[in-house]
Amino acid sequence: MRDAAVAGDAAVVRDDVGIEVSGLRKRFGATQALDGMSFTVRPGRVTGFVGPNGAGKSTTMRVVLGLDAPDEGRALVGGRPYRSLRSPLRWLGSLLDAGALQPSRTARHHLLWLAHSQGLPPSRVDQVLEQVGLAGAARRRAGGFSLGMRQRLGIAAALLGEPPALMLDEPFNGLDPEGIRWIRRLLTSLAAEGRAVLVSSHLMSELEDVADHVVVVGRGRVVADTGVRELLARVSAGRVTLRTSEARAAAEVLARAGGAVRTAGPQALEVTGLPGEAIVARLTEANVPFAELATHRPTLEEAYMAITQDSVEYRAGVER
Ligand SMILES: Nc1ncnc2c1ncn2[C@@H]1O[C@H](COP(=O)(O)OP(=O)(O)OP(=O)(O)O)[C@@H](O)[C@H]1O
Repeated sequence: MRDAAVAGDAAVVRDDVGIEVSGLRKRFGATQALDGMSFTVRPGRVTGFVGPNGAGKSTTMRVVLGLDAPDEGRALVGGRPYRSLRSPLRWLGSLLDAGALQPSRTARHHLLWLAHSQGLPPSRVDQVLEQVGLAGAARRRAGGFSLGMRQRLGIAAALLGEPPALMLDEPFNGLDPEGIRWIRRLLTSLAAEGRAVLVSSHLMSELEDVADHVVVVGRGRVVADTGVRELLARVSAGRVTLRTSEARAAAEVLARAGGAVRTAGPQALEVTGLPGEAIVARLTEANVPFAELATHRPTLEEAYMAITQDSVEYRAGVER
């Protein structure tokens, strides 16, 4: 019955299909690639899957797709193992290795072949080619495509079955700045339609302005699983920079008011622990001249550094 619901021709995306990974363990020889990996990708938001090279992101995705068998644990799509789904592309669209293409096939034929194998109508092929901006290159051989075009073709394949869940491994790779903006907009709109979207990256900065939630991994396990807004709020220490010709006097006033002050240039100070309004009020009261007061908004990258720093300390703590 659930397959029938997905296969229906209504444009409505079903919004109850997530991806659930629980207690995955996987060893390759001496390498413990997954060491208790557990998280859930919920519908209606973009979940970033972030961690350094070798952290276990691709292996997790391969396990979700049934390409690698875990030693322990399980992975479910819409409550079922991917391999048990009748038309898997209608459930979960994925981009794993954009290079894995038959080079002599045209982009259109590649997608037609996929559509046919999944019982999808050929009309979907032209729709997705249009959607990813490859309509003009549809009849060119994929072997001659740039990496960016291959990424787009891989994303077209992922979108073919209008799946309620999507899983993309490093989709920003090889894309130019316009391509990166394009994919951010696409991912945001897919999540806004109610789809569950998992996107991996080894660079937190790539997920800025697109991820609603992040699962940070290291050494085969989850280090943090948190909303982006909560994460930024947690690391937002309220850093303010200002210029003043009387840096020494300003530093004294602000330190007395409870701020942590450090010199950030010949006539520049950086203050943490005091809101901008309090800095203005204290310096004005004390008649200390200042200019160019700037409140610093933390980036996702800084948040990531803070989390991974904590996890390094945590590991150091438990290993002793
Ligand atoms: N087929 C395999 N045989 C042996 N080791 C493997 C295999 N697949 C993965 N590994 C190892 O498992 C660990 C996790 O790799 P994985 O590719 O999942 O990490 P990742 O987070 O996706 O990193 P990357 O961004 O480099 O792809 C690495 O140490 C990797 O070398």
